Amino acid sequence: MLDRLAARWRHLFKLDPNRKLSDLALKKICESGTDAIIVGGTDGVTFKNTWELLQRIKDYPVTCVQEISSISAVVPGFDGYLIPTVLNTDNAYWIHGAHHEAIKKYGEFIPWDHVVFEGYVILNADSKASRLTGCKTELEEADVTAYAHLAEHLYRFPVLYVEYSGRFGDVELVKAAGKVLKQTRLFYGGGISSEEQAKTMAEWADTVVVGNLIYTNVEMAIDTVKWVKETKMGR
Ligand SMILES: CC(C)=CCC/C(C)=C/CC/C(C)=C/CC/C(C)=C/CC/C(C)=C/CC/C(C)=C/CC/C(C)=C/COP(=O)(O)OP(=O)(O)O
Ligand SMILES: O=P(O)(O)OC[C@@H](O)CO
Ligand SMILES: [Mg+2]
Repeated sequence: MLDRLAARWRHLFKLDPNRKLSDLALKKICESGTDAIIVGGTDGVTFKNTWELLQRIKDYPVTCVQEISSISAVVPGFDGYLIPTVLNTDNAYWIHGAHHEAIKKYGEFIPWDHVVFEGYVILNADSKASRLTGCKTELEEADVTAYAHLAEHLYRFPVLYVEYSGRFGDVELVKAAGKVLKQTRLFYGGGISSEEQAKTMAEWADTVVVGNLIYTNVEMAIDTVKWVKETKMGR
């Protein structure tokens, strides 16, 4: 069951199939001691570039999951599948419309034991994911904690993902979301590019996701694994 595995994840790397990464950098990422690698992104993700990246990662024993953002880029062979659903949008397509379409298409082929749903709250208005899905990003602490309750009690999602893709987020909002969650795990992702930032978010989020830094400073990206893992949770 993927949700049991995900319950132990502390650090994740997110690799974008639409970006170039050398074999050496990929080796370092796969052998870094991260708990798993997510393959996904918002734009330019295709069956071909996702499949090719999976083949390269498969040379290593690290767990590798696909975060599905496009119905046409679902690739068999991953250890599991993360399915985002956006909570802070009014556009039903990104809440469950795309999901309905995908379930109609893949039906009995869906390996449900290897699927984990993630309730996303996207807070960087400039990110591609926010622009695509029409997110309402001007949120107060009470809005974010209400979404956290929705994720846990209405939807019973195993994961709430506070997403700042591309920029470092507001720790007070992350802390507030974490404090109300009991069963649902809190993922944080966005803009981590220093030891202090990694440790700050690792104190309040169960799982910290590092993406862009892989492409700008792979050595520092590797260091985030130890920075996150040596940080004690503050809640
Ligand atoms: C055959 C086989 C193996 C079948 C299994 C397939 C399977 C598991 C099907 C399950 C059915 C299902 C429910 C599928 C979901 C379909 C789907 C397309 C859902 C919509 C997902 C969604 C809300 C996408 C919107 C964008 C988003 C939230 C993406 C998440 C990733 C993300 C935020 C990336 C980084 O952001 P970005 O802004 O792109 O950052 P960069 O600028 O750095 O790129
Ligand atoms: O790329 P960055 O900004 O590190 O964000 C990581 C991840 O949350 C993106 O979906
Ligand atoms: Mg992208």
